[in-house]
Amino acid sequence: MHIEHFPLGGAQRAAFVPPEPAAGSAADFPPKRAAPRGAEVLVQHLGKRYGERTVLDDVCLRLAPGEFVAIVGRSGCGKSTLLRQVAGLERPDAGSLRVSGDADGQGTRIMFQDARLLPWKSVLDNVALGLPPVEGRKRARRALAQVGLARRSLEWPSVLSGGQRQRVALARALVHEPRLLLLDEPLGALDALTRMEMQQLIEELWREHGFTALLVTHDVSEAVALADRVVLIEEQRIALDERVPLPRPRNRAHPDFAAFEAHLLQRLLRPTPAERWPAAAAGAIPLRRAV
Ligand SMILES: Nc1ncnc2c1ncn2[C@@H]1O[C@H](COP(=O)(O)OP(=O)(O)OP(=O)(O)O)[C@@H](O)[C@H]1O
Repeated sequence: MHIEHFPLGGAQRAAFVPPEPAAGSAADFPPKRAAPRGAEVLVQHLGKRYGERTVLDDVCLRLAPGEFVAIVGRSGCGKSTLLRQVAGLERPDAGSLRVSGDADGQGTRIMFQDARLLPWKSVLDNVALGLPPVEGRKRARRALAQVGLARRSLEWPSVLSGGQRQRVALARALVHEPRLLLLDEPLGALDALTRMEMQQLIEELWREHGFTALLVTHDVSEAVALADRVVLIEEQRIALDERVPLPRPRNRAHPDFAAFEAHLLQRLLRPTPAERWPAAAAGAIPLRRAV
C-alpha cells in the first residue's frame, strides 16, 4: 500500500526505535485481507473555527484506500470536529477535503458512541432503514449475521445490551457496503471485555470488506490494536503521525505492543507549550522569549 505523507506542521517525534517483528509473526498473520475497495481521503490545510475559537488549523492528512487510521488527542483537541468535516456533517472554514471513490457520499458511514437506533423499529428494520423493503431485509439479515446477531433480528433495540446495540450500529453501516467507515469513539461506553471483542470484530470486518477506516478514540491501546497509523492532534494541528510498527493481528501481551503504546502515551501526556508557559500563551510575555 502506498502511503504519502503531507508535511506536518510542527511534527515532532519522540525517540522510539521500531521493534523488529516477533519471530514467527509472519505465520500468525495470513494475508487474507480483501483487496482494498475503500475510498481515499485527502485533507489539505483544513481549518475550522467555532466563533472566535480556532479548533483546527492547517490540518493535512491522507488516508490511502483501505487504510485504518486512528486519531488520538486530549479531550477537546478537535478529534470529533475533524471527523465531522470528513463526514460532510460540517463545512471547514479553510483548506480542502476530498473523499474519492465515493461520489454520492452513500459509501461514507459513521458510528458514534451511542448506537442511535430507532426504538420503535426491530433490530432488522433498523439495519434495513432506507433500503428497498425486500432486498433491504435480505441484506440486513446478512449484515446482522456478520456481526453475530442473526438470531436477534426480530427483537427491539431496548432488550439488547450496549455491546449488542453497537453491533447493530455496525451492521447498519455494513449493509451499505461502506467505502469509508468513520468511527467516533464507538466503543467508549462499553466494558473492557466487550470493548476488546468489538475491536476484534471491527478489525475482522475491515479486513474482509476492505473499507477505509478513520477511528477517533481516547484509548491509545485501542488505536495501537487497530490502526495502521496513529495520528495525534494537539494545539489545533497534527503533532504526530506514525505507522504502527507491529504485525497483525496485534498481540497485546507482546512487549513491543506495550512499548509502542507507552511511546504514544508519553508523547500524548507531554505538556504543550501553552501549559509550560501559560503566561506567554496568555500574551503576558512574548512566547519567543519564554521558549
Ligand atoms: N458546534 C460547536 N460549537 C462550538 N464549539 C464547538 C462545537 N463543537 C465542538 N466545539 C468545541 O471545539 C473543541 C473541539 O471539540 P471536539 O468535540 O472536536 O473535541 P474532541 O477532541 O473530540 O473531544 P473529546 O475527546 O472530549 O470528545 C471543543 O473546545 C469544543 O467545545
